[in-house]
Amino acid sequence: MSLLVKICGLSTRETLQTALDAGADMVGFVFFPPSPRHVSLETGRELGRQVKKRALKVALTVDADDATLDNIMDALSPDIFQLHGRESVARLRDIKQKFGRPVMKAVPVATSADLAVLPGYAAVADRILFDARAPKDATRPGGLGAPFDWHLLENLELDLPYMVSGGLDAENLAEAVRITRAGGVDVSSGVESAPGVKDPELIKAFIRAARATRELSVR
Ligand SMILES: O=C(O)c1ccccc1N[C@@H]1O[C@H](COP(=O)(O)O)[C@@H](O)[C@H]1O
Repeated sequence: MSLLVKICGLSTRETLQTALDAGADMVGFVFFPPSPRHVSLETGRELGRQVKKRALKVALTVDADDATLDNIMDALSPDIFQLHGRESVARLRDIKQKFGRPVMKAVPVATSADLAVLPGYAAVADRILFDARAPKDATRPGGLGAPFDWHLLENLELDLPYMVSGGLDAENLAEAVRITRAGGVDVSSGVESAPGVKDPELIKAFIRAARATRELSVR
């Protein structure tokens, strides 16, 4: 199976087009005002139209309320919600029921104790995204360009698709996939020249490197 590639935090037509043309499977739009990648509903609507079913549209939210999700549904009509806050299992169930979209729950990882939440989330989520746990004083819970210890997932047994993120780039993604056996990779900072500024060449290099992991695993 080919590795799923998600390019997150796209906010311009040009870089979205680069990600689509380079073959991204998922394109992520951040609806979280403190983030340097935040997009307004109008921008989300415009970028969403540009996707034209060439990739799955992912709406990244952080502890968003129903009204916010309603607005995102109307503007972007996402294929999947990425829930990157402290959403409970009950809230996941509620969102799936109210909005009729699959959910990918981000699980912050710093130690093995962080994996204790998995059975609860796995019963409801459609996909898990393992991301580095942000420091307590961080202004956002992700998108910080920091990796976690991938060996924490080495013996993971999860009957659910999962992706890995946090500080990935074209150089280290193969190692992250080899250790975690993740079915997908998600990147934001690693394809940027500055926070929130996507670099087309880095996007292409990341997707090229992700496609090459398939060849590695066949050997
Ligand atoms: O990108 C953001 O600004 C962001 C804000 C709030 C929550 C998550 C965010 N991004 C996600 O974080 C991970 C790791 O990103 P990075 O590659 O280390 O920068 C990724 O899943 C992004 O989707």
